[in-house]
Amino acid sequence: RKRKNSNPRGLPLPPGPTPLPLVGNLFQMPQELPWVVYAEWAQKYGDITYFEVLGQPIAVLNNVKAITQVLEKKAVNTSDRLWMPIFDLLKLDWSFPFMAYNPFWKLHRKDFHQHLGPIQVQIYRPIIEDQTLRYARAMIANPQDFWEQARSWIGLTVMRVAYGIDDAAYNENLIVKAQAVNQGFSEASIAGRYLVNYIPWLKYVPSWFPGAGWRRHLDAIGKMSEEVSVVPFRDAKERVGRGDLDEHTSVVRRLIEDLPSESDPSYLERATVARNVAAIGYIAGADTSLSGAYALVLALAMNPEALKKAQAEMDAVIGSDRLPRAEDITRLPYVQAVVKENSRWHSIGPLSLPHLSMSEDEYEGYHLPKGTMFLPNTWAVMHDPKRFDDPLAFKPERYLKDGIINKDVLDPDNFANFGYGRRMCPGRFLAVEITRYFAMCMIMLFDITPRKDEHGNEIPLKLEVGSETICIPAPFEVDIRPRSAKHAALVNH
Ligand code: HEM
Repeated sequence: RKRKNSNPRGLPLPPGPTPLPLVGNLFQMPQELPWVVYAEWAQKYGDITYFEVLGQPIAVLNNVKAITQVLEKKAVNTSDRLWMPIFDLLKLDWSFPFMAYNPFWKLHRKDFHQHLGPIQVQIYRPIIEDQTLRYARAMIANPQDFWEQARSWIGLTVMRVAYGIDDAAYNENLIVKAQAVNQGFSEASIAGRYLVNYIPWLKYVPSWFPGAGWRRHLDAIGKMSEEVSVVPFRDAKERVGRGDLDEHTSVVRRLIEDLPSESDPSYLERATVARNVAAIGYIAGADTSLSGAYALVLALAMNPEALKKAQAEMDAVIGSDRLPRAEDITRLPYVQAVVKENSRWHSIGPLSLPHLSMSEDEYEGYHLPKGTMFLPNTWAVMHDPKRFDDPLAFKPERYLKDGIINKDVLDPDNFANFGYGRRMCPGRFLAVEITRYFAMCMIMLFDITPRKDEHGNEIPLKLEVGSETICIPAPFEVDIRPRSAKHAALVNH
């Protein structure tokens, strides 16, 4: 293998194949906001920071160059995923974000793209608009419920897009289970939380075994995981069989209509893929979109000037006699800039989702062992002071030049927010539709301000997040009021 002898980091390296300098082990890993710590380490280690945790090689990709070289140019090798033993118990085999990079995974991407590609997602605009306006109505009636109502808004939106059912009770039942599965996955990924990830044979411990309470807990989640994938698909097939038409089309309906006849040898595989594709919307799309929506409300409350400018643009382009429509966004550059800046300011997945390599590789002469887990530091890229002046500040103007979107500024929708290479989020077109419409409605219809205490002083607001894979801003309090009686009437019409 060709290796360079140069050592750009100036660190002492052993002779022969050049391993990356080892930074630490499990006990030296940062627990709090690791992406911020990795960004500091990057000053010392350069493009890649390498460490091993219990024998698992991990490489943090610190900048645009390393991410592009490793996850995009070498995507044939670096598009696999790590399957943790606990996923067997959580019955996540249907969930394609965790699937190995193989032909079965490819079938999922193909179906996904066919039904949720950039043109196809426009079919779902009526559902997105309807659910967002229901949310706006709930905000007018009970503005203090904005936090909880937002959770229902996104849950019901993705469930209706996926399954076409406008039955809140039916959808809520599935949403609660899907949330439990998401929670189970989040806990399962915490290093050291479950021994079974390190001693895989523990998964054979029967649930009745003394001390196996953890196993019963995981089995219960595993049962819900099966249910959220199997039940709505089975129900949808029955509805289609009966000729029962949904009010709007749905992803599942179109997937079922595309299936070959049951006697076709490919039927079973195609139906399994269709089932998995329909079911993933909630698991992959709800918390991610919700995180972005919360951050937007917070950013607007913290930046009254930005909100005012965005409202002025909407008043000029749309007026106040009608509600916004999805296609209006193309004529609203400032609102677009607000949405982009929100995705940059708040990284929903600061370390994205890890990719895994399938064979050994190299980066600028450094050895990357087979099975290396790659963590792209999306947060660091989007908060790099060399690229973004005052990176912690919320400044939509950075995305504008001469009144239009400046294409020279790194766009979080193309590089960052939705991941990289062959694993890049296939739900991004739907996510962008949902996020933009939400932003247009919130900006046009509401004033959003910090809450005041009993002395009339504004309670300071701050963006705070934990260390989860999907970062949801910590709860905050704001006042959300319709901008005028006319705006309120538009929503309640
Ligand atoms: C703002 C909302 C969203 C964000 C920020 C987001 C972000 C991401 C990221 C970072 C990845 C990992 C990419 C990688 O490994 O390089 C991903 C994967 C994925 N996302 Fe999204 N996502 C969002 C919404 C959605 C929605 C609405 C859906 C479904 C309708 C969805 C479906 C998926 C799927 C299926 C994968 C796995 C792809 C694969 O492994 O091949 N996402 N998403």
